[in-house]
Amino acid sequence: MPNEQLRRMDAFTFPSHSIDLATGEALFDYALTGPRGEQRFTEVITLPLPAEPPSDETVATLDRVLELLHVVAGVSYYKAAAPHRLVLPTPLGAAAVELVTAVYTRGLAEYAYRNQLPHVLELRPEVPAGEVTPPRAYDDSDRRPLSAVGGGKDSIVSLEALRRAGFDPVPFSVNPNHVIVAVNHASDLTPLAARRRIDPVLFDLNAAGALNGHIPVTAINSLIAVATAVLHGLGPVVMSNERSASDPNLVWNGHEINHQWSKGVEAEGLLRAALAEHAGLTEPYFSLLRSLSELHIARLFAEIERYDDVVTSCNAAFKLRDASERWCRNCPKCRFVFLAMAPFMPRERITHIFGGDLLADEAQIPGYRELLGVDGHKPFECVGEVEESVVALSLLAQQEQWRAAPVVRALVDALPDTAWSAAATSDVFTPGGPNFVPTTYAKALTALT
Ligand SMILES: CC(=O)N[C@H]1[C@@H](OP(=O)(O)OP(=O)(O)OC[C@H]2O[C@@H](n3ccc(=O)[nH]c3=O)[C@H](O)[C@@H]2O)O[C@H](CO)[C@@H](O)[C@@H]1O[C@H](C)C(=O)N[C@@H](C)C(=O)N[C@@H](CCC(=O)O)C(=O)O
Ligand SMILES: Nc1ncnc2c1ncn2[C@@H]1O[C@H](COP(=O)(O)OP(=O)(O)OP(=O)(O)O)[C@@H](O)[C@H]1O
Repeated sequence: MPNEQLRRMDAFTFPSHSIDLATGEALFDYALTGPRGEQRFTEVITLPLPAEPPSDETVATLDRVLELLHVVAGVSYYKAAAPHRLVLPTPLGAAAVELVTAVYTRGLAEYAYRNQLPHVLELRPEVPAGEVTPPRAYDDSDRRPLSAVGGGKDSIVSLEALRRAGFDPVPFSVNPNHVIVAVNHASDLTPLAARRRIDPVLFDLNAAGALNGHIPVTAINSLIAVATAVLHGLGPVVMSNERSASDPNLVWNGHEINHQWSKGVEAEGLLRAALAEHAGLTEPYFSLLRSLSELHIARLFAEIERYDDVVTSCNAAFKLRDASERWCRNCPKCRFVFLAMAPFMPRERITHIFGGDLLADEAQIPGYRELLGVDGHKPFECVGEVEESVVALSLLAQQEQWRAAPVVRALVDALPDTAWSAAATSDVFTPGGPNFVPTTYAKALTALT
């Protein structure tokens, strides 16, 4: 479909969805519609099947979760044209509508900013009139948790905290690549995996110049995880989203632009409320690491050595096409995670984990200046706050093994005196901020410290 036709699309709709419980394959249909025709898409998500067929009650709850997933996963296709109308397929309650509105506005905020599409931030879904039948209440909070594994340090910290506190977690991933497979293998736990196939038509449209940009992928992965937990009769989905994920990168036209919006505490609260209202799930989903800074999580990770050969936080390793083998060692996330881990481990160990020493490489200095707030704004990546980077640097400047490293020396010289005094009084190692961790799970973090 030519680009010019795509730009004339005026509505995004959700024609149908279904699941085949013999195969676990769910089909989610979408359509961009306009005066000169429509563009259809089908996303295929395959859930792992349980050993026993699910009960009718389980299937009814699963259907409710899939209704939410259908709508949320549409963002990938909506963004190819960004029409002004978002027409929902079925009536939804207030909490579900609030979630959907936020996913298509705040979740697409970076995309809207980069493509200069302010109307996306004001989008309001059209909800069909009608009553929503109340769901059956479904409380599985005492069952084994499903622990989402993304291959990076954060989910490893959660997995180990849950295990050491006796929760017997089940690792779970969407489209596990070789990194995630290796992390699961190192854990010695038996994982579950779901498959997600984006309609290849989207890649063709991208190649032809369709609108493109970042989407709130964690919201999609989270709902796939909840659907899997319901199907398998498991307990809450445990995420590893940290405190700083809630902080925006910048403000544009009065709107906060946050690359990590769907990892933030607002998205977590909205997802929990929508799942309670629409699917009757009482304790479906929370982030165990919500009250911790990235730097604090890096310190906890340093206590765990069994994943050193496999842990990979670099997003380049998780691309659908042309992925890097492990750390690319030249992106904001690699720079930040190296800086955050370095104060807490011997130089040989971190060099082994990354396959190189970023603080010995002067080419990294401009990127580190951004992380430290000397130049530009916080990069559009999953990186911690400027304050966390400054605290990490101040710790390195005090260590014999790092003090003379070329990048450390250059950055110490670049920082104003005020930054050091702020670092000295920082609370980055004090847990804080709102969180949804159930009291029964609060002990899990202390199991690591
Ligand atoms: C791996 C990655 O960071 N990808 C982002 C990148 O995509 P790129 O075009 O370079 O390659 P692919 O990942 O192979 O994707 C190809 C196209 O497919 C579309 N697409 C992909 C996944 C999806 O769920 N929906 C899609 O529509 C899209 O058109 C891709 O171009 O740049 C894209 C554009 O900015 C990003 O959308 C890709 O981000 C992925 C969705 C992704 O999985 N990213 C995570 C690693 C990520 O950024 N996580 C955030 C959490 C953000 C959140 O709120 O959830 C983080 O770690 O901070
Ligand atoms: N493929 C995936 N399947 C399921 N959950 C995922 C997947 N990728 C990421 N997640 C989860 O989404 C959340 C955000 O991912 P993120 O990439 O920030 O975390 P991570 O891989 O654990 O750590 P790091 O921040 O070091 O990369 C985490 O809870 C993570 O477990």
